[in-house]
Order: sequence, then C-alpha cells, then structure tokens
Amino acid sequence: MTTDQAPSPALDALRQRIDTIDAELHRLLMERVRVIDGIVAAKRASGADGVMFRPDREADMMRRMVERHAGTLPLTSVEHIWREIITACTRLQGDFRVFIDGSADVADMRDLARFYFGFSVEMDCPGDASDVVGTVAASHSDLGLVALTERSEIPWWRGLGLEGAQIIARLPFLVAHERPADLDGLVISRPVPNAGEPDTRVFDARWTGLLPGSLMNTGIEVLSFFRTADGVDALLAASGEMSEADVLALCAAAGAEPDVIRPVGGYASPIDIETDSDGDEDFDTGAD
Ligand SMILES: C=C(O[C@@H]1C=C(C(=O)O)C=C[C@H]1O)C(=O)O
Repeated sequence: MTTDQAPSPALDALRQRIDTIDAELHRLLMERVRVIDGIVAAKRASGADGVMFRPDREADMMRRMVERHAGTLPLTSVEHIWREIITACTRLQGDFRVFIDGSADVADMRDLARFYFGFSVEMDCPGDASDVVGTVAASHSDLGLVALTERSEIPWWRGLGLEGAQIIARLPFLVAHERPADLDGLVISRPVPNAGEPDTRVFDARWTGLLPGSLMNTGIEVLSFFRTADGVDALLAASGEMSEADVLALCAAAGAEPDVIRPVGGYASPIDIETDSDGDEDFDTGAD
C-alpha cells in the first residue's frame, strides 16, 4: 500500500476541498451558459446572423486572463480550457464547422484546430488553402484555418475580400517560445457583424519586381508571399492605425509599387506571454 492510499485526514480534507471547487466550477459553467442564452436573444434582437464568433471580444477576455493569472498552472492550459468553453458557447448560438488547410502538416493543423475550437466541433479538409477560402466564402457561418508559411506555393489570399471570406484572427494568440499547438495560422470567416477595428489590418498586395528586404523595416510584416512570373503577390500586415494609402506609401518607399492593394481582414495582436513590457519573464507557459 502506498502512502497515497493510507488514510490521511489532511489528504481527505484537501480532496473534499477539490470536490467543492469542482462542483462550484461546474455550477458557474452552467450559469455561464444561462447568460449565453441571454446573449443569443440579444444578438437575434439586433438582427445578428451568420458568424457568431466575436474575435475582438475574445481577445479582450484573453488579455485580462493573462493579466490576472498567477501560480503554477500553465497559462496555455488556462487558455485551452477557455477556448473549449468559448467555442462550446459559440456553438450554442449557431453551429459551424472548421475547414482546415490540407497543405499543412496534418497533425499540427489538427492540434491547432482542436486547441482553439475544441474536440466536439466538426472538422473537414476541402483541399488546400484556396479551397478553404472558397468553402468558407460559400458558407453561412463556418470557419477556416489556414497555415501561414513565409513563402507560399499559391497566392491563396486572392480569394479573400471584405464582403466574403476574410481574416479574423491570428494564431497562436498567446505567443511563447514553446507552447502546445504552435503552428502559425490565420482564422478565416465571413464578415463578423458589428466587428470593432482590428489591431492589425491585412492586405493583399501585388507588384512587379522583387520583394525588398527593407519592407520589413517599415513596420509592415510580410505574412506570406508568392512569386509570380514577373513579381510578387504578398499578404501584408500593418498596424490598424495605418490607412491603405499609408501602406501603399511605405511599400513605394521600400521599392515595391503595388498595382493592387486590397484589405482582406485583420486581427487582434497576439500577446507575448514570455516577455511583458518590462522585458521580464513573468508567465509560466508550461514550457521546459
Ligand atoms: C458570448 C458571445 O459570443 C461568443 C462567445 C463568447 C464567450 O463564450 O464568452 C465570446 C465571444 C463570442 O465569440 C458574445 O458575443 O459575447
């Protein structure tokens, strides 16, 4: 018999405390769902239909979670628990599927989808990233998950647009050197009703010539690019405070003169949980 099985009043008392906490957590979860019922009614009354995810609200919730977190429970475990809760609560408002990009590593892509959208959501793989974009654009409220690679085999973002499928989130949202489900990806959906201004805007930009290295020094991030016969198709991310004209001017100053620049969505800025604004390592991510 191990010590653990030996009668110990102290251990019994602690387990009773865990049981009480679990019952309270469960009670609070059920109470949360009753509040969601009210949110469903309020959204219906305001005419909201289609995509029920509200990425800007979720980003705020996650930021507050990071701020209040303390102790040894890895922050990414808390994140995962909340992702399961939020997705379950969103599905109660209207069901949806997640279409995943078949050109990425299957295991990494499934991990990413399961981490953010839980284990009960239906997943499907219609093909490559372009197929995901097309399938989401033709859907009522489904989501797409596309892997971000620096150099893309296809300019899959050409099918995006603010009226159809667009970028609504960037993953992982909590950034750490080592974390579970760490594939870089973008979430795609049809327009989110009453969406706020994103921290970062994303553009489809095309120009003739090379990709100037100095573009990255302008504050613009090249999320991905595709080389055409005589130029570049790029997916560019810029601060939400920059206008389309600002982005165009920065590109031109760096030596790329886009003849096409189109907004294709945006996202809440991911949070680096290893380095706070002072540069201190503050959060336990569960990494070795
Ligand atoms: C509850 C809402 O809908 C969704 C579910 C959320 C949740 O469970 O907390 C948060 C944002 C939305 O993605 C909402 O819009 O507030």
